[in-house]
Amino acid sequence: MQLLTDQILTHVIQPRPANSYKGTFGRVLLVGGNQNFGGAIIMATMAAVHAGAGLVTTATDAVNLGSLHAQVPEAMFVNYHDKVQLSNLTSEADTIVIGPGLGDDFRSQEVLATVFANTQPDQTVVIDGSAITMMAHQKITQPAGHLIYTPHQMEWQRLSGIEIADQTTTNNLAVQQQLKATVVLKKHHTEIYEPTGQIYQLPLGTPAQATGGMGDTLAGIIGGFTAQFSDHQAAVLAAVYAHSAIAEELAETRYVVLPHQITEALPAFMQRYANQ
Ligand SMILES: NC(=O)C1=CN([C@@H]2O[C@H](COP(=O)(O)OP(=O)(O)OC[C@H]3O[C@@H](n4cnc5c(N)ncnc54)[C@H](O)[C@@H]3O)[C@@H](O)[C@H]2O)[C@@H](O)CC1
Ligand SMILES: Nc1ncnc2c1ncn2[C@@H]1O[C@H](COP(=O)(O)OP(=O)(O)O)[C@@H](O)[C@H]1O
Ligand SMILES: [Mg+2]
Repeated sequence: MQLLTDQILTHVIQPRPANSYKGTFGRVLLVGGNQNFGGAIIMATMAAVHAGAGLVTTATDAVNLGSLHAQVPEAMFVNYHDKVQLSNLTSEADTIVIGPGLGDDFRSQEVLATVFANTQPDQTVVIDGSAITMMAHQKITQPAGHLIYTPHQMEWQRLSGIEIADQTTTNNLAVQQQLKATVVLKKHHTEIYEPTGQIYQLPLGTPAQATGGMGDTLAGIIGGFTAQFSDHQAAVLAAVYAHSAIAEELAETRYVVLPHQITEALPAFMQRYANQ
């Protein structure tokens, strides 16, 4: 197991080429936010935009449209119950983030099925929150694409069948290797399992982060980083590192760090590493 350092940030985050436009920095589609959990997909969307994704579209329940645009007008919107539009947008994205606040009722299952039927082998698919829970409970087959699962320990228990107390690196690696996917196992000192079998550990993170929406925000940052930085595996590591490094900085003067505060600090944080 290798400990992550801030070298991952200097490796991944580069100055932007002058000759560029929004298309240079990737298209992210975020899918989630039912009638109760709209905040989750809005936080993930804000994070993807602030992480620097060139074009961001959010597929969510129509009830979330007003709040989404009030919080993050940079993002485009689609009603995720419109199967044709959802299918088209899925196949056009560079990175798809699915799960924050999606819920797990039959309508959420339909949305998941539409997205999973349309992902492409060259896309990055970040599978978070409710999407992991539905895959585990409904025994849904994995979609095409480079898959990145971002479970917390209970979600990993549901998906892997490994009880939280038994989630050792050996046990986790055995299941993750069968999935042929990256697994970001979120906890205090998050572990990242790569398809090559390499395991990384984040030596950062603070209990000030233990608040709803913190993982939704990480999913959005991973979406933004993988869409714009060409080394996708390193981009995942850099996103995980940046999320908690910013949280630690904010926690020096704050008892609790809110997800949107990390998101707001992200562009200035990235700029510090871009020229190193
Ligand atoms: N503002 C919002 O709209 C929010 C929506 N959320 C969404 O709500 C849905 C359900 O996710 P939840 O994670 O809340 O519920 P889950 O039921 O998936 O997981 C929570 C359960 O797991 C247990 N658990 C054990 N270890 C844990 C760990 N390390 N971290 C977290 N829980 C652990 C908890 O005790 C609890 O019983 C997701 O789609 C999520 O994205 C949450 O992110 C909270 C904020
Ligand atoms: N005590 C802690 N120490 C370090 N990181 C934490 C701690 N509590 C929560 N986190 C981080 O916060 C995030 C929580 O993710 P998750 O449970 O999916 O939240 P949500 O679904 O509410 O957005 C993870 O990145 C996790 O590592
Ligand atoms: Mg979560």
